Amino acid sequence: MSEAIIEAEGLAKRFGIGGSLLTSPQLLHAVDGVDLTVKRGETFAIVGESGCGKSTLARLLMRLLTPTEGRISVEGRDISDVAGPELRRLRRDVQFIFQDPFSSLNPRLTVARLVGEPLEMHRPELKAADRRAEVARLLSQVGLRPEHMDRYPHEFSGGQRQRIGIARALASGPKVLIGDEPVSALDVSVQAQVVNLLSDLRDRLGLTLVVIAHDLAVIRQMSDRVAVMYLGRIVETGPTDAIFSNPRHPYTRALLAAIPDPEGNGSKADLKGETPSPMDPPSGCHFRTRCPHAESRCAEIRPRLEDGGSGTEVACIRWREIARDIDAAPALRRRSEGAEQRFRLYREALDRAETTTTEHRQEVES
Ligand SMILES: Nc1ncnc2c1ncn2[C@@H]1O[C@H](COP(=O)(O)OP(=O)(O)OP(=O)(O)O)[C@@H](O)[C@H]1O
Repeated sequence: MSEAIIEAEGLAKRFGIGGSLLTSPQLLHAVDGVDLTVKRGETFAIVGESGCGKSTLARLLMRLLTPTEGRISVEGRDISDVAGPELRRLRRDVQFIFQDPFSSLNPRLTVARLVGEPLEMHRPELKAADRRAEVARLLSQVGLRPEHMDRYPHEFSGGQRQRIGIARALASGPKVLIGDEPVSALDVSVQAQVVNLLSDLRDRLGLTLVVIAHDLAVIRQMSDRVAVMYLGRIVETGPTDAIFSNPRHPYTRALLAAIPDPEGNGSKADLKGETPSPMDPPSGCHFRTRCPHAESRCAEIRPRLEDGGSGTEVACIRWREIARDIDAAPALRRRSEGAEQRFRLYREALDRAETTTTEHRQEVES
């Protein structure tokens, strides 16, 4: 097993909402006791519906937010409350790729400035000419033409802008890249190129990737391991293949079952009602109010991650009984056919785009 690069234990973030001189604020439990390990060199994905706490977790991992409780370490260094030079070192080692390549780049700066800025901060010893040369190298590393460095962001397409964002993130020589929905603002064909670029950079530069996405096809394609989040907690985690081929947690099963096939057929039957408010999460298992398998003890016991087989961990006190029921009723299993088709089509789109990326790089490097 490869070495851990990021570890989190009992991580929680609560936001105070409202409140006045006379009343205390209500607490919103955005991340609620998360344990996770990201291994060096892997692509680790965090998936879940909108509002489940993915972005908050990512921001905690790179200490853009301070945890309310718990511990985070990067390469064995506790970063839970670092500040000053230690925080600057963390910023160099762990970089962020933003979702929206249209709003995350300052439109008034040239690409040379945008990519040069982090170089100035993290490598102040570089002279201006060397900095330009380094910007050129970073641009070709992400498949952009170095001679375009004096252009402005609006002169580039969405995919190219995302590449500029990636070059900017690479400027400090990071060990970890965290992407918050790094491709969701792009068209599928462009998405595929950026997915391939990130995987390629990971292999060539020995990076570790943490990717947040709500699209399971992106996760299926990109990641080695995945953590499924629901209402601030990880409900299931493990190797991507194992989780997608044999999900244990009722929520993971429901997410997969809900993916429509190309004719638009998907099943929401496993997901009752709406997600409860993170200001008033259910007792015991957070998922129990929407779970078709819940029983009264689910309200009393907080499920902890336990061995779910095939290297996976699952937080559901009933998962063994549920798996047995599903084995006895294969029709339940067939519901994720839509997911299988969707993943296959996405894979084909990526295969087509791979050639484009390789050709593009050769063109840039020649
Ligand atoms: N700064 C904040 N102050 C108050 N509440 C916040 C803050 N940031 C996030 N939240 C709340 O925390 C919960 C988790 O939000 P978060 O953005 O982490 O979820 P997410 O899974 O990334 O969702 P999305 O995919 O929509 O971005 C949400 O209820 C959100 O409204």
